[in-house]
Amino acid sequence: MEKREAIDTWLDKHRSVYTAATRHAFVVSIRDGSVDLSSFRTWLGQDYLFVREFVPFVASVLIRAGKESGESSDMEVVLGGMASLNDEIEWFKREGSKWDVDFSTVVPQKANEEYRRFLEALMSSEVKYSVIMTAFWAIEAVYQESFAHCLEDGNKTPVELTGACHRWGNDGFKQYCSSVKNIAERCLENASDEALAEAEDVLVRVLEHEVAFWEMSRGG
Ligand SMILES: Cc1ncc(CNC=O)c(N)n1
Repeated sequence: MEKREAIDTWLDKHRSVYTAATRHAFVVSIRDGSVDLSSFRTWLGQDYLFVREFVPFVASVLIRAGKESGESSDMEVVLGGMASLNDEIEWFKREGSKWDVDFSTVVPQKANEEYRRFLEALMSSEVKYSVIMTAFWAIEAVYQESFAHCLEDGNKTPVELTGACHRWGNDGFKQYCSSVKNIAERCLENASDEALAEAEDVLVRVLEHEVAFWEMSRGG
């Protein structure tokens, strides 16, 4: 039997938390058009703060990719992700004024703070490259899976929210996520048992942080 890819094996093993992260009630409420605007506005403000903290994390991934991967394409894949974050921050600002969310008054809620501390811990040079790339993929993939779901056949996503869904649900972001997954899988192919255990643990913790992040939006 050919060796199954580590990440897909872990997603099967941790199916319930993966589903909780990628089919959260908040996301399903966008897809079925029942989302209330206060939840969306709360999510928008919190995610703007998250993305601003995500930038230094991606910068650290970029440095590691440049240093550690023989394949120069790793650095280029991560650089592509960094470039899209630049557009993303501009998108958040436009979306914020569209929904009248004043980001300067938004305070990071607990789940956001905890996620930021988790990202900071992953920026340490002690963390193995295979573990970093697994976390990086999981963070991006949860949004890709979640928002692509809101654009799939049968959706009743409100037209004024399709911009947000398309930001992460589009095919280009899907391609980018699979490029990152390929990097992570390549690193995990010959990783030590210790690295595999650390990568699996980090994958689950990303999923748990994503669930907590969606939960925040229901705080209203
Ligand atoms: C909480 C969270 N997780 C993942 C993403 C997607 N990455 C960058 O945009 C995001 N924006 N927010």
